Formats: sequence, structure tokens, C-alpha cells
Amino acid sequence: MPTNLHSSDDMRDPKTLQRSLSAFTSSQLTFQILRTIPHPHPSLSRQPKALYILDSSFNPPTRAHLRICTSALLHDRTTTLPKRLLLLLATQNADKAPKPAAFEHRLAMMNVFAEELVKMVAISDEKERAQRDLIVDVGLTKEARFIDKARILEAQEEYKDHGNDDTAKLVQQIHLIGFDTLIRLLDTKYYPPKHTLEPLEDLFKKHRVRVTRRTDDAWGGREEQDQYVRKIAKGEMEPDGPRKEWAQRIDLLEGRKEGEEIVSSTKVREAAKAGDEEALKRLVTDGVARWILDEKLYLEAD
Ligand SMILES: Nc1ncnc2c1ncn2[C@@H]1O[C@H](COP(=O)(O)OP(=O)(O)OP(=O)(O)O)[C@@H](O)[C@H]1O
Ligand SMILES: NC(=O)c1ccc[n+]([C@@H]2O[C@H](COP(=O)(O)O)[C@@H](O)[C@H]2O)c1
Repeated sequence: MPTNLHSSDDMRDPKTLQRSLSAFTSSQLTFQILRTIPHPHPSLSRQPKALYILDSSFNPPTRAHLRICTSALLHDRTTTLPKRLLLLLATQNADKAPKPAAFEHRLAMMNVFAEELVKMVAISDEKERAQRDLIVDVGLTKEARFIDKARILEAQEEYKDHGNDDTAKLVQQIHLIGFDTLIRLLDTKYYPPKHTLEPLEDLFKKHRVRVTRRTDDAWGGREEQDQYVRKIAKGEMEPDGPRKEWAQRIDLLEGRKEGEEIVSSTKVREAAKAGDEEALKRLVTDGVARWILDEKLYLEAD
């Protein structure tokens, strides 16, 4: 069974989380849900119509991640309720070597973040409809690439729509990513041995990606990012690049506004290391800031 459900208290105990992590690591499992909010929800959990996935190192979760999630839950009109959101910690990253903080602290922060997120969605949604129809999971995976995550999530009973006649239907996945990750999703270097984008065909046939623009020095400005997706839509990147039909499955959204502070996990780690509490509180939610300060995270070099 790929669930090992923890209470809110368990998720605040690094020793318990450490034990769950090592049990997961030494198991054959490639995916496991550790926490479901509300805990557990018998009627809705079998009927999700849309599964949003924020796959991240959560090192730590930031206000940018929060905006990506609330935007999807409150404003995405491509799906119907009930929605389910999975905060997915990838224990193996396609590019990055492991860095502090330890995974048990990341899981604890994901749980704090998830609880804050659920409350925020309730406040923002006047009719409380999204909140009533929302489940948030905190999960673990050993898979690094989106194609592998999509495949294992499709196979989970929790993420099938059993409808009224109990025949399980595929639930559409909406992968929540930033523009930098779209570029990496569509980079042939991740798809050996042929190094073509053919393995992505199935993901774009069934699922969607909701991409938040990430305008800073590293990834170009708004116009460049829009241009990239327009080129896909016109088929200008075929035959070796993304197929033009895939553009219909890529939603490009507003990220940071002109003049707004750049938010990243790196910036949070730098602020924590410098003891800059003001910056920390601008970059992460209150509960996550408290966890970082109480647990004295990120005081060592990266
Ligand atoms: N400020 C942001 N704007 C748009 N997308 C973002 C932003 N921050 C994170 N994301 C997206 O969220 C996903 C997970 O982010 P990730 O954990 O890599 O955060 P990060 O801030 O880039 O981390 P780090 O600074 O440690 O490299 C990625 O798809 C990333 O593109
Ligand atoms: N082609 C791919 O599927 C691909 C490429 C790069 C990163 N990723 C994943 O995206 C997630 C976010 O990555 P970063 O933390 O490096 O931004 C991680 O789970 C990482 O493994 C997937």
C-alpha cells in the first residue's frame, strides 16, 4: 500500500519522519503518501477529477511555491472540482546533488506549508467551494523525471476517478512547474538512449503542464519566454524539439511582476544563513519561517 499516513503531530517530529524516510528508501516503493489533509477524507479521496502536482526539492517551500499552488487551485478553469494537490518531494533530483536541509525537515516544512495553504485557499475562496472539494497530499518519490512520476501516479488507486459505476477512470495530472523546469522537461539530454522527445508523447497526450513565468537573469524576460511557447505552437521546433500539439497542453502564466522581489529556495537559504529574519519572512510563509528559525536550518554553507 503506497500510503503510510501520518498525523499532524507525526509530521512535526523529525525522528518519526526519519524512520518513515528510511523505511521508504529501503522499500521497493517508488511513491508513497505520508500525509493527507483533511486527514483522511473518505468520500472525496476516491473521486478526484484533477490531480495537481508540485514536484520540488522543498528546500524550503517558498512563497513562490505558494502562489503557484493557490493560482492553480483557485483560478485554473481547465479542470473541474474536486481537485487534489500533491506536494511531491523528489528524493533524487535530475540535476542537483543533495544539500541541507535533511529530508525529514523538508517533509516537516511541506506539512506546515500544506496546512497554511489549505487555510489560505479557504479564506480566498468566498464560497468555500474549492476548500470543501480540496485534498492536499504530502508524498515522496524516488523518480526524478516527470515522465516516470506521471506513470507511477497514474497507477495509484488514490488518484483514479472511481465515479459512480466504480470503473476507474484516468485522472488528468496538471504538473505545476516554473519556466526553467519547462526548458528542462523538453531537453533531450534527459531521455537516453535515443535522446529524442518521443518519451514525452504519452504525458502530453493525457496530461497538462501549468508553467509559471520565471523572469530573472537566468531564464530571460517575459517576451523571450512567451516566444518560446509560441514557437512550439507554430511547430517551429519540430522535428527534433517539442511537437506543436503539445502547446495546447502548456499553460503559461504570470509569475513575478515587474519590480517584485525574486523568490527562490536559494534566496531563502541565503537569508537564513545571514540571519536576515525580515527577508526570510518575505520569502516564506509564517509557519515555514518559524520552522527554519526554531530548527536553526541553513546556518551552514550550501
Ligand atoms: N519564483 C518562481 N517562479 C516560477 N516558478 C518557480 C519559482 N520558484 C520555484 N518555481 C518552480 O517550482 C518548481 C520547484 O522549484 P524548486 O524546488 O526547484 O525551487 P527553486 O527555488 O528553483 O530551488 P533552488 O533555489 O534550490 O534551486 C520548479 O518547477 C520551479 O521552476
Ligand atoms: N526532464 C525531466 O523530467 C526533468 C528535468 C529536470 C528536473 N526535473 C525534476 O524537476 C523537479 C524540480 O527540479 P529542480 O529542484 O532542479 O528545480 C525535480 O524533481 C527534478 O528531478 C525533471
